[in-house]
Amino acid sequence: MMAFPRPRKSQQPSLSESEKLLFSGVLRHDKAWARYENPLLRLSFWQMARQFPAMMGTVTRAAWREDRRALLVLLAAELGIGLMRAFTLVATNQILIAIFSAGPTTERLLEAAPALVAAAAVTALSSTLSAVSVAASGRLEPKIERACTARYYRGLARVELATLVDKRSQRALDAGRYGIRSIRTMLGSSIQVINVFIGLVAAAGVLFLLHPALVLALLLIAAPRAWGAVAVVRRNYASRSAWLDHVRATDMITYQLSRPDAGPEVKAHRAGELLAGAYEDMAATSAREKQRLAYAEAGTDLAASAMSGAASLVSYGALWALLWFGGIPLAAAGTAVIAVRNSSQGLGSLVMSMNRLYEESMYLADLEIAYDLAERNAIPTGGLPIPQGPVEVRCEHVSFSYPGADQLALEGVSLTIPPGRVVALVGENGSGKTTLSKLLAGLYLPTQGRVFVNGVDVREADRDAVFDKVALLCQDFPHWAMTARANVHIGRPEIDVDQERIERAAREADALGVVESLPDRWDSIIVSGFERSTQLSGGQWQRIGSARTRYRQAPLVIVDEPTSALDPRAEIEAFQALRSLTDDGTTVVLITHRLAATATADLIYVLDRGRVVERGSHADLMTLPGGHYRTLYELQAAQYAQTARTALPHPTPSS
Ligand SMILES: Nc1ncnc2c1ncn2[C@@H]1O[C@H](COP(=O)(O)OP(=O)(O)OP(=O)(O)O)[C@@H](O)[C@H]1O
Repeated sequence: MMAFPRPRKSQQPSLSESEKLLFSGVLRHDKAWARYENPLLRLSFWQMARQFPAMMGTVTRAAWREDRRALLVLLAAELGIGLMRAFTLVATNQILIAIFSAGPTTERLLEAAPALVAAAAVTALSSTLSAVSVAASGRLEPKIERACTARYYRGLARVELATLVDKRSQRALDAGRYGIRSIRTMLGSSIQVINVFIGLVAAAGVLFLLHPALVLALLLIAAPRAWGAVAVVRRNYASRSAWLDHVRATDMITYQLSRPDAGPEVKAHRAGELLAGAYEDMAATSAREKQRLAYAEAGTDLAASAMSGAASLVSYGALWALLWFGGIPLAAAGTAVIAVRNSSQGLGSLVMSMNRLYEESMYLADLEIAYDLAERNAIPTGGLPIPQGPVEVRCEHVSFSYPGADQLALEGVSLTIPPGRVVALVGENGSGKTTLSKLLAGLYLPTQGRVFVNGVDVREADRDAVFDKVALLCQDFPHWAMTARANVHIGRPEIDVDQERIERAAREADALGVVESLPDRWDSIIVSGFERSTQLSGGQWQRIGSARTRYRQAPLVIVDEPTSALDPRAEIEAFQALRSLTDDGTTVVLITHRLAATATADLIYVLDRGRVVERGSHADLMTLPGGHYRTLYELQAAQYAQTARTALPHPTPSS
């Protein structure tokens, strides 16, 4: 059994001073793909070879689904190329027989002519088949990639939010991303493997017909080269695995240097000097490793060449003996030398392609897992319709815990969000307001209890119909790297872009002025780093977010801290605008820590550690001495009063 290099202890990166300072150790990533850092090292070469048909199966199935004609053409072309190799050897043999036969040179050349013509024809045909193969794989590769990628993204778009926030599922879904990249590489590597394999079988077949012992000679010469190739690939792979964290940490440090948001500290606090120094420190250790690999590769190549050379010597000696004792004609020996040389080179590339194929198949397996996970946890389609009209949401004994969490985020919540009213959810950080709002929107399903939208249990409802009724403005709503127009239109993407509706929504959300001040107005990209792009302030973004919610025109509006970045005047106007939404029967759920705004809400629910502890209007809740709401309200009011007192001008001695 051949021995391949495994990572020795000394190959592990030594911890640099910078890593100790910045990360207190190795910076390990909490990523799913970390599982696959050593797949190649776990299996022997032969175990790997046995997995080859399964690896091929995955790619072939995808290719069959997408374009079976191109697949069949590709396989036929590759098979043809292999057969052409065998024919070339047979023709070469015929040429050599004719040349080495007795008689005048002209006669021998005439005798060799048909075989020469055949060899030329075979070469031409082989080139044509290669071109056909390139064209077919060029047609197939992007189709497979597109189909597999689209399936992955559609799966992600449709998966339940609860699955997406589950750390384990998130990792598995994330890992699928690397599989997409592998699909394309896998097809190329598979073709290469098939190509070389058919060529080898053809050469071995011809050699066997000439003399069975020649097949042994082929193996003897090729084996050390194959060993050398595998040894180098595995050593590099082992090194890459061992050094992956080091490389990532180095990348992370340098990435920080170019980020504009890190810029102020990088410059003013001189953090940049620390980071650049850390890079140099860490890069020095990697440079030593690269040097070690280069020396090792040179050594392995030398050893493999020496072994292959010795095997060639033995094989050519045996060939010489066969010729000497008349066991084989001279022409066959010539053909054998050509076949052996060609095949030993082919074997080297076969090993490399199989290694690559194996590595990629690991990532592809991840993609299959991600597909399966996304499809099993997809938001169901179909279900009961939601009655039209203003929206009322009712929770009955609702409890909810996040996947993998020990504690309940909501416990025994029963409440009603009446139609056409402003309802405020109030409570300290982590009390469950955001979680509750996502249950009201049908984004999470309760772990226990039931949520009804217009009398229909969300579990039985057509979830798309529930979503259709809801417009959300989340605390950390997405800032899409798109134009201002697209950032508003994405609030209702299923309709055609309606500029009038966009502008109306922007006006209502006080965002029109923001957009009109941009150099390219609605065509400005509102995330920096692009042509026509500009950077918006936090408050300006919040207005764009509000415009998006308005543009959606849904009967239930849920807004989570919609004014946290607004100036006081804009904030007052924003709350008034929310209030005016109820004029046409829109139901508004407002989450905010600004209790001055909740004072005007029709109904307030106060949450504490996942439970509703108080309910009523502002006036009702202010009558509860020591109540949660009243305490929070008084704290805020006192803060303003205190600030107002201390801000008063100090009396001067003369006054
Ligand atoms: N994705 C999540 N996975 C696990 N736990 C979560 C997740 N999101 C929130 N939680 C937990 O659920 C609880 C309620 O969080 P939630 O965000 O609903 O509070 P909140 O009242 O909106 O807080 P804040 O006022 O800070 O926005 C918290 O203990 C929080 O840690």
